[in-house]
Amino acid sequence: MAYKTETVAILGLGLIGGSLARALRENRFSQRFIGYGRRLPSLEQGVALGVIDEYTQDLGEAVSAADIIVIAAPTLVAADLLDEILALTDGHAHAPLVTDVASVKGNLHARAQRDDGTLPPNVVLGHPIAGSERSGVAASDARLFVNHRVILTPDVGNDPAAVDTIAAMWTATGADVVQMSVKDHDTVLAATSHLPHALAYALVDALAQSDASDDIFRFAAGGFRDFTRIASSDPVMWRDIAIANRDALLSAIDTFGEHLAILREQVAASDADGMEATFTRAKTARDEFAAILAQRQRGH
Ligand SMILES: NC(=O)c1ccc[n+]([C@@H]2O[C@H](COP(=O)([O-])OP(=O)(O)OC[C@H]3O[C@@H](n4cnc5c(N)ncnc54)[C@H](O)[C@@H]3O)[C@@H](O)[C@H]2O)c1
Ligand SMILES: O=C(O)C(=O)C[C@]1(C(=O)O)C=C[C@@H](O)C=C1
Repeated sequence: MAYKTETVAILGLGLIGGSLARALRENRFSQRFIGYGRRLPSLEQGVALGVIDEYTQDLGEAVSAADIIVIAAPTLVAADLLDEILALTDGHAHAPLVTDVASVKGNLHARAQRDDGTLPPNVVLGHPIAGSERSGVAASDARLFVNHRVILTPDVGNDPAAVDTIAAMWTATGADVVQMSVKDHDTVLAATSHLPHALAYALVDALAQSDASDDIFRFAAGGFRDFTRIASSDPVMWRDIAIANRDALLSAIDTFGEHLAILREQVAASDADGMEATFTRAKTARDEFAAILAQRQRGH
């Protein structure tokens, strides 16, 4: 089978960039993978693991060698890299396609926008809704995106052929590609991903700082483990997400705070009916979500 594209450059070779390179290699989407990054050991490890074929620490070199550039660094760094790429490629007739995997789209969209409000034809922003609390190229996995959603946020100015190619790239990994506006993406992800991470970090931090923290961690079991797994995620990644999606995250935290205040009142008043109603509504919604998730994992 012919390759769809020749060379993909991954800028920031960690869990997501490494997993994408592995998946695209396995599925013969591209045949050559170049890593670009700050940390030499990650790049060397990427070559040793067969995730990338070569690496460079010269951004211009990575950009000029690639058909597709995937920015896979933490969210705020990703925006700076996008600026640098645009400066290198602006006005080029054969500029490579540029995409990203960052968890927030608004800040990257703002950086990519031209004075007339349009996006450059070749810059198609995206976000795979798959990952884990682990980071680094050693944790990368070719099957990470199988049966997971990838959200693309194409906008006015984008070349439809570029959008199709980036969609085909993700489809090759086994993902299910959907499109959304940047605003909707950032609002939805604030609620479904950024808020849960903020809560998990806040809960573990609060308990770790309490006087009884030794006992708390000694006797905590499955419930605590399930609720807090994501507090083991990379602090820099989540710092960047909280800064980049500040307003939507604040709004999600406030809405949650209102619901927590109601539950607090129900607990304080031993309001059995109120608590049962809250917990029943939540259980019904969570059970429905679990069923949808199971269906998606079976590839439906
Ligand atoms: N981890 C997840 O679950 C997940 C899921 C979807 C999207 N994302 C997004 O994907 C991106 C990467 O996350 P990850 O989990 O792969 O993180 P990671 O820490 O595993 O990888 C990030 C890589 O970027 C590199 N990097 C940092 N600063 C850099 C710079 N200035 N220039 C070049 N490279 C630099 C790091 O050295 C590292 O190799 C983030 O934007 C994150 O928000 C993460
Ligand atoms: O499964 C996890 O550990 C994740 O945190 C993955 C997760 C999520 O919140 O679902 C985290 C950040 C991303 O931008 C997308 C996916």
